[in-house]
Amino acid sequence: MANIHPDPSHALKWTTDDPSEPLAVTNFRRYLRCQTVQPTPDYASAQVLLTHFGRDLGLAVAVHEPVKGKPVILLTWQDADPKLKSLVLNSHIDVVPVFPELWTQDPWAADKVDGRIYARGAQDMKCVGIQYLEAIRELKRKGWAPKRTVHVMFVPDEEIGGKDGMEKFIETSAWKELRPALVLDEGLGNDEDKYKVYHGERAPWWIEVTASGETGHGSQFIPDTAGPKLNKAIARLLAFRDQQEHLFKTGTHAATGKPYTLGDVTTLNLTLLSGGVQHNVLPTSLSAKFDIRITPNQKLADVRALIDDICAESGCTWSFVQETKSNHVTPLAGNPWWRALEAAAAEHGVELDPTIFPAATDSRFVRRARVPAFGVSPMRKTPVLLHCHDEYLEEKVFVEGIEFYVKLLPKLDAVGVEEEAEVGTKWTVEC
Ligand SMILES: CSCC[C@H](NC(C)=O)C(=O)O
Ligand SMILES: [Zn+2]
Ligand SMILES: [Zn+2]
Repeated sequence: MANIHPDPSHALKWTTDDPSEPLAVTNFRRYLRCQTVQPTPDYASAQVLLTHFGRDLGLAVAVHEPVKGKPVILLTWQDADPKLKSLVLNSHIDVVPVFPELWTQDPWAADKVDGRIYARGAQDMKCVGIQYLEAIRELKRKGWAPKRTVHVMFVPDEEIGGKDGMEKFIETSAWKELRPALVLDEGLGNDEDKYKVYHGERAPWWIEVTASGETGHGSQFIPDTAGPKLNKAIARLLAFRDQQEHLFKTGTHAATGKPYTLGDVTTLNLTLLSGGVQHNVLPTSLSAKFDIRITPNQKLADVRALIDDICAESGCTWSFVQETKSNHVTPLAGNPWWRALEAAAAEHGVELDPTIFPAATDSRFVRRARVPAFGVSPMRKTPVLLHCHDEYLEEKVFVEGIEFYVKLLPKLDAVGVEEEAEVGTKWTVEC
C-alpha cells in the first residue's frame, strides 16, 4: 500500500520549476505523479487533483462510487441544449504496475528529458484525460461553447478488466442520466504518421481446460491418465492458433488490399498450467488456461463449437474464467460521428487509420450498451510503449493531441439530431 498517500491533497502541491512550461503540460505531469497503480491505486489523490482541474475550468464536478473507494469522476460542461444527447470523453485513471529496475527514469516523477515526459501512464492513458480538459480550456478561451453537454469522465479499474469500473457504472441510473450520444475512449499510439481509430475490439475469452484421469505410480503404463488427454486438447487448440497466425501473416482486406492486423484474426495463447501433487504420482487432474481474443470477423458460437469439439474428442472439460457474451462494432459507413472525426482529422492534417483494437478496453461495455464508441489516442510517429518500461510521451505530441480535440469537439457538437437518428439503433453491430 506504499503508493497510497496519507493526505490526498498533497497532489495539489505538485507544480514544475519551469514557469515557461504550458499549463497543460504541467497539469499532465501533475496527474502522472498520482500513483494510481494497480493493484492498490491511489484514487484519492487523483480525485483531489482532477476535481480541482474541473473546478478551475468552471466545469460541474460529480463523483460516483458504484463500488466504494473506486471513483467515477465526471467533469461536465453544461452550457448546452438539454434536448440534445451528450458527448462523453472517457479515460481510465488507473495504470499498470512497473518494474522500477528496468526504468532509466523514476516512473512517478514525470520528469522531462529531451522533450520526453517519462512516467507510467504517459501513453496509457493519462495523456488523453488531460488533453480533453486542456482542449476545453482552449475552446473556452476562444469563446466557443457547445450545444451538447460534454462530460469528461475518469473511470477506475480499466487495467484489471473494468468490473468495478465502467462495467458497474454503465448499469447505474447516473450513466443513463448522461444520455450519451457518443463516447470517445482510448486507442494506441502509432509509429506511422496517422492516428489509429478503434471502432471495435476482439472479444476476450479466458478459458480453463481440465483433464481428469486415473492416478497411480509414475513408473507405470496406466491407461486413461490426465496428461495425454490435456496434451491432445492443447495440441489441437494450438493448431487453431497456428492457422490464425498464418492468416494474420498472409491475409489482406478485400476492399483495400491492406494486410491484416491483429484485430482481423483470433489469437489463442496458453498462459497458465496447473495440477499434480508429486513427481512420481499420476495426477487426478491437470488444467491449462488460455487467453483467447476473438476477432469480430468470427462468430463467437463457432469458436465455442470448436472448443466443445476439441474437448469432447480429447476427453477434457472446459469452463470460462471470463466470458464475453457478445461483441459489438461501431460501423463507419453512414456514421455522422465518423464523418466528424474524418473532418477534424483533415483540418488537423492527419490521416485516420480505422481498425479493430487487439485487446480489450472499456469501450466494449459502452458498445454493449448500444452507444457508439471510438478509441483514439492522438499520438502519431510515437512508439507504442503502453505497459512497457520507460513509457514516455513527447511533449510536442501531447500538445498536438490537444489541438486535435480542439478541432474535433466542435465537429462532434455540430452533428445534428436528424443525422444522429439516421441509423437509429443500428450504431453498433453485434458480431
Ligand atoms: C479482458 S480485461 C483486461 C483488459 C486488458 N486491456 C488492455 C488494453 O491491455 C486486456 O485486454 O488484457
Ligand atoms: Zn489503457
Ligand atoms: Zn493499459
